[in-house]
Amino acid sequence: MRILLLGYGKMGKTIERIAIERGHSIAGKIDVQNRHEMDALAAADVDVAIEFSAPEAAYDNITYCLKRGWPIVSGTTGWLEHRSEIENLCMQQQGAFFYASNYSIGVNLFFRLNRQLARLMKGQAYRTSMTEIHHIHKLDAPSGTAITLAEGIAAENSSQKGWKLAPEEEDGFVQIEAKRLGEVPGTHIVRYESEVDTIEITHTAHTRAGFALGAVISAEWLPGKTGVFGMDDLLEDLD
Ligand SMILES: NC(=O)C1=CN([C@@H]2O[C@H](COP(=O)(O)OP(=O)(O)OC[C@H]3O[C@@H](n4cnc5c(N)ncnc54)[C@H](O)[C@@H]3O)[C@@H](O)[C@H]2O)C=CC1
Ligand SMILES: O=C(O)C1=N[C@H](C(=O)O)C[C@H](O)C1
Repeated sequence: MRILLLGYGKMGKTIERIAIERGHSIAGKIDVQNRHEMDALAAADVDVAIEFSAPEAAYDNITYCLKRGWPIVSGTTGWLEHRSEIENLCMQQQGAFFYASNYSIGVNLFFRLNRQLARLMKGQAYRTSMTEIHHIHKLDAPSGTAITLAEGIAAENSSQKGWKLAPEEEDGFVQIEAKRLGEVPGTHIVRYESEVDTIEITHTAHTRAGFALGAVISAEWLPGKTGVFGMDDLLEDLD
């Protein structure tokens, strides 16, 4: 496949390496300074776009691809207040849009574990909180992954209404502490605390390769489909 990379930073470069290892070619590497190069590409030059850019750039990038008729896989976090607009545009254009706050297969198994644990903890007298740890360059907080984890807990337990970013705290909301340390690729801890004990589950990414591989597999899966998709759709197909 010919893959257009939108955002050529840490993730764009890791995705490029893995895509080439899997036999794909790169149709273009677009970043802030060469966005005009996208206009020179013919629709048929691109089989799929993979977008890992910045919170303020994702909406325009995804919109551009949908209007060009290019299936698009996006992993950028921190822009989801515009998600329903993008989903509507995708339907209008009869396009293909794939989004995940985290493309790592391990994290997606962790999402399932998180929901199972939330079911078990329903009705128990524990305080629920989370810590996410990322590198100091990260622009958004809390992480998209932490938000997905909090949404998973709320979906399983109606006494949890959402999340608050620490130091804000409110009963019925999962408090998320966001730490920024060195070059940490991404660590997420979900915690239940009572007077007598603590239960924690942790996912630790050792490198970005897991995120990048998941994004490339999603890009291999998406072309030829119409609609809005996520990791559950992909994993169901792979199961
Ligand atoms: N869903 C997932 O599995 C993962 C998501 N991410 C998210 O992906 C995004 C990118 O992460 P990194 O690559 O680590 O960041 P990065 O800062 O290393 O790279 C982002 C690149 O996008 C470029 N960019 C900014 N505005 C742009 C625009 N308008 N058009 C094209 N390029 C533009 C920047 O110049 C930069 O080179 C972040 O939002 C991060 O949270 C990161 C890792 C995994
Ligand atoms: O910015 C990052 O690096 C990461 N961002 C994603 C998020 O916000 O959840 C995924 C991963 O944790 C790395």
